[in-house]
Amino acid sequence: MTLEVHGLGISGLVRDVSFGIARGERVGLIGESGSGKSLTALSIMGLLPEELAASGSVKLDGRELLGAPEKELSRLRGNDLSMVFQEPMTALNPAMRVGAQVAEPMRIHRDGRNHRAAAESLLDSVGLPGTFRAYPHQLSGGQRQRVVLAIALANDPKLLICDEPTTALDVTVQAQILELILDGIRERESALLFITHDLAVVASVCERVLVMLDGEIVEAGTTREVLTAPKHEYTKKLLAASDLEASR
Ligand SMILES: Nc1ncnc2c1ncn2[C@@H]1O[C@H](COP(=O)(O)OP(=O)(O)OP(=O)(O)O)[C@@H](O)[C@H]1O
Repeated sequence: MTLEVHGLGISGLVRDVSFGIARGERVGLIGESGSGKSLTALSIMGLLPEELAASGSVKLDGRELLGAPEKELSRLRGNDLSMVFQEPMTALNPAMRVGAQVAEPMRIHRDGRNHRAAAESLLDSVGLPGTFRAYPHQLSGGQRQRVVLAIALANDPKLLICDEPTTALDVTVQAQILELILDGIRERESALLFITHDLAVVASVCERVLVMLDGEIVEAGTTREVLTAPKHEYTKKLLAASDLEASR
């Protein structure tokens, strides 16, 4: 297992959450707004707001992350662990050229590489050739999210977490970003934790899915099982309210 979460609790807001993600596996986390999806992700990254406390266990390749010193966590973030958030502009530095931002995680975590060439080839791989010297404001929302993805993939993470990565984007570019995420993790055999409220996206991206309600996981299974034969009442309601149901 790349990621093992056991009995995770977060200040009463998340309770007894357990799941694992194997190398190269794609797992979706769904549930309504406020159910605790983002807090679960942030606790894995060691980025919970200071007023919240996590208990239980979160292991990456056997190494305990909960309660690990900040120095150790900052060595993992942008390296073994990376995250793509909903809003690309807030994840980017507006005053820094795109190429330098893509090169940064490599400069911080890896030495002895031609970081500029590596950043240029990463930008190529997300469909943004020739943008090394651009600033974020010169790019569209979809292009910015491609930059964010290039940064997240720069050091070949063991685990990539995506929290609603396409929600802020035009429908036409959403599919392209999803494809790039899938290509990126396939090439690297990264594990993926994919948070979304969009069941159609889960169906196209994830092999397994976890359903969260009021801070707990109420259902888990293969995407096919959960989306075609949901057991929990809440999952049934989610499905009934989705386009997926309408299109069946
Ligand atoms: N810093 C905080 N202090 C207290 N409560 C918080 C804090 N951050 C989040 N919460 C609460 O924790 C609960 C879970 O929040 P979380 O952001 O994880 O939900 P979510 O499932 O990701 O929702 P969304 O889809 O809207 O992002 C919510 O009720 C939220 O109000």
